[in-house]
Amino acid sequence: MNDPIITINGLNKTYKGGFQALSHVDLTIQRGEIFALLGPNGAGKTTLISVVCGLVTPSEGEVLVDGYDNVTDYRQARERIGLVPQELTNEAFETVWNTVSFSRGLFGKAPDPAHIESVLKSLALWEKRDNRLITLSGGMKRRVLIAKALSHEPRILFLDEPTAGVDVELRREMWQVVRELRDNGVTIILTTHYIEEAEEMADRIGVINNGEIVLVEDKQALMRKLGSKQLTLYLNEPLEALPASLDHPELSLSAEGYELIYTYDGHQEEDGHGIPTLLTALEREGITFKDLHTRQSSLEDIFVDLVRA
Ligand SMILES: Nc1ncnc2c1ncn2[C@@H]1O[C@H](COP(=O)(O)OP(=O)(O)OP(=O)(O)O)[C@@H](O)[C@H]1O
Repeated sequence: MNDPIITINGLNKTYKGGFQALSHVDLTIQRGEIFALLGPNGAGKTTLISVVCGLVTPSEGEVLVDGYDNVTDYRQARERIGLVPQELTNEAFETVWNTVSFSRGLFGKAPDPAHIESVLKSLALWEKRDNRLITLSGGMKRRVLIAKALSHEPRILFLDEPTAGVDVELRREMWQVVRELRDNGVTIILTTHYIEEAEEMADRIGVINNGEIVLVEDKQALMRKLGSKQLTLYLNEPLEALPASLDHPELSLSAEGYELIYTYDGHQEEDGHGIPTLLTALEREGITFKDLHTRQSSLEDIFVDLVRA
């Protein structure tokens, strides 16, 4: 897949006062993907989104949105983007319908009640169209933010921390909404510091730390490449030490010799050190076990390793 919808080249951002929030950011977002930008607090996620959306001026670099430079062709670039901010702004007494219709008007688009209707229906807000925002639940308010961002028919949707501080049920509901949008052809870029969210949602994951993109990778490939697995064998008889034939850095003993732990990442098989080899060696040594357990390292382990580095 190589059909970029956003191309970011050499972006630097130094805020007044000298703080460098973005450093040499190069990033390409592919049409139709869900891209999760993962990073700890203060890493530069919101700054990066704000630069792409034209809300913050970069110190250096360029951003192309569907081929349009977001400075020299600002309007063309901006109208392709919907931005869902973290917080609802103060239109508490306005109705859902008016709020969403007004947002469309801000982009200079002619009114299109049929489009607003379809957006509200797709977000399960149609029944609430005449309600004032103040009367809505937290989940509905979040969906109104998405409806506003979709009111002008953007092809790209930025979601800044879409589920920060919401409960598990609502988080799942939001994920479903986002998936449906992607299925309808909208490219999604979301920022999060919830690893689970990136793991659950993303096609690709970018990790940002101290204003630098430290990794961009297909999620599955990332899990395969950096993830490791652990096999624990619960032995019938404890071992004081590993026999010479099993003395290998990937093998260790714990629980006073009752557990044999094998850490592997898929490369061992090629080197002739895989699980079948291990089991044959155990049999040869007369070591028996009563149970086993495997565990795969999660994106969380990978992420913690990356931002600690
Ligand atoms: N207007 C500003 N002036 C000066 N510094 C700023 C400004 N906006 C943000 N920063 C700093 O830039 C850094 C990155 O902030 P940013 O909001 O982009 O991070 P973030 O990754 O979105 O964090 P969070 O997850 O907490 O929202 C932070 O150290 C922040 O204090």
